[in-house]
Amino acid sequence: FSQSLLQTVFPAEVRFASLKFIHRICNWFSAYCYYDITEIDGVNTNELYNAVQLYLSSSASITGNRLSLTRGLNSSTITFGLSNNDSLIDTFNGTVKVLWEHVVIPRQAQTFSWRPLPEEKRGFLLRAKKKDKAVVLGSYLDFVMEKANEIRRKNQDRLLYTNSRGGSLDSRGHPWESVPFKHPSTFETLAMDPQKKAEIMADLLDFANGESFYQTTGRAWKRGYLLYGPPGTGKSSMIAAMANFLGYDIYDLELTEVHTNSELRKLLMKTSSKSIIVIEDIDCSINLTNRKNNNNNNNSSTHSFSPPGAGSCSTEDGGNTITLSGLLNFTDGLWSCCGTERIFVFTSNHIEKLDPALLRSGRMDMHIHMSYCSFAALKILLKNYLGYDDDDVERQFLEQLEQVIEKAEMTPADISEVLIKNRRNKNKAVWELLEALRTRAERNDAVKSSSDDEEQEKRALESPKQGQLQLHDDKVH
Ligand SMILES: Nc1ncnc2c1ncn2[C@@H]1O[C@H](COP(=O)(O)OP(=O)(O)OP(=O)(O)O)[C@@H](O)[C@H]1O
Ligand SMILES: [Mg+2]
Repeated sequence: FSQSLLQTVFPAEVRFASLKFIHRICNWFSAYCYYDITEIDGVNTNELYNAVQLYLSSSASITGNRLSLTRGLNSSTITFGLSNNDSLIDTFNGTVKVLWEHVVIPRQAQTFSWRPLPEEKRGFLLRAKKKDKAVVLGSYLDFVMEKANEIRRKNQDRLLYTNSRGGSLDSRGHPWESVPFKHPSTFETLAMDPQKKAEIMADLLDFANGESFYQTTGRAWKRGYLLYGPPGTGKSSMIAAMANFLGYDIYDLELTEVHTNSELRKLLMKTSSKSIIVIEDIDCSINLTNRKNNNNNNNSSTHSFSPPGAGSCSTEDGGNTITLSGLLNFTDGLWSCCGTERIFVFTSNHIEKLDPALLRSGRMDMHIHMSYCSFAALKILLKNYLGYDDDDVERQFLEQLEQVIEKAEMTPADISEVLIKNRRNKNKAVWELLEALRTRAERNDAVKSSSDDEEQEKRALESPKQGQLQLHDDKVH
């Protein structure tokens, strides 16, 4: 009865307005402000939600009684998180206290969407004191993001990204596809001159720890390496070792899949910091030698943007309008600094085919020649494959190996083959390796001497003519 009386005395509009008013007054007097961080923001996944989840999983802030444990697909560790509708208090800078609550509400009817939405609506509710509002929205949330990235890097295996889909984007608008990167190559297993190896490792460390250096010198925080040498000398293995050493992700850029300079720029913009951007076999990927010609039609090419994945723009070089200047802009133009802490690695089998513009100092900071297996590198391979240290191989064997290794010009890949084949019989492995090295050295000697002979013959053929000319000249004089 009282309810019906209330309804007749106060119509719905009045009741609604008064409720709103009371709510506003309560808000006015409340010392707190609240922020919702929902899992899905429109159609996109909210990065902040994932970051908060990871941040709350860091052991320092775990004080709640009830926690949920998860283990990601690519992750090798277990992470803790807040259970549904539980909350915990976090303190920032010693004074700012905030309360995090994980709110889970069942989703009612499945509304139409491009991709299936989860059955629950999840989100974090952040409660902070009004006086701390500025700190919470500014430095605290930045701190949360940074911490989450750190945890992600530590927990997750490295990722290897490729642009094999061409210019097309995935459901999140990313042009890169990723897979877990589990290459076992490290600097320890890499067979090369130890001194050169130490130099490269020191250079990488200087780079990774050089934030303030790059800041004070006004340089973009990036570095370029050019790895060149014959096939099978460990260029790709070196890139994997670099990624494992620094804990960086790898972006393997397939240049033949990129159609225009602007597509290249988009790809670059979507790379994260702390990553290695790799272009393998740069001399084969695109015709990069005629920079002038390319420069002339550069403008038209950047504007004639082909639809992603279509590859239909027909120019002389088979649908690719990407140019050397586009590539150079990619590596060291203004666009290259849209992220920080990035390493560019180009590999090539033929350094002589590359445009000097690509090689000039400052562009590729370090040129690393990966060459045939040296004696020092051989010792590393013997250790890797047979578990042999210096003293384990007989001295005379070592001396014989040392004599032929330079002449044999065998790549570490060739030597690895011999060692893998015989790894169950170590003595045989060393014997066979010595045999293989000797035959290769002899063959190289033979080839060399025959080419010497050819040259002599050529000279001999040319010399009588010269002699005649000389005679003739003499006569004239
Ligand atoms: N320096 C090295 N140290 C250890 N292993 C090596 C080395 N070089 C080659 N290998 C072995 O040989 C195989 C091929 O090497 P890798 O793919 O790194 O050669 P690459 O120089 O990248 O060749 P390509 O020019 O054909 O791409 C690797 O699986 C690796 O095991
Ligand atoms: Mg390679």
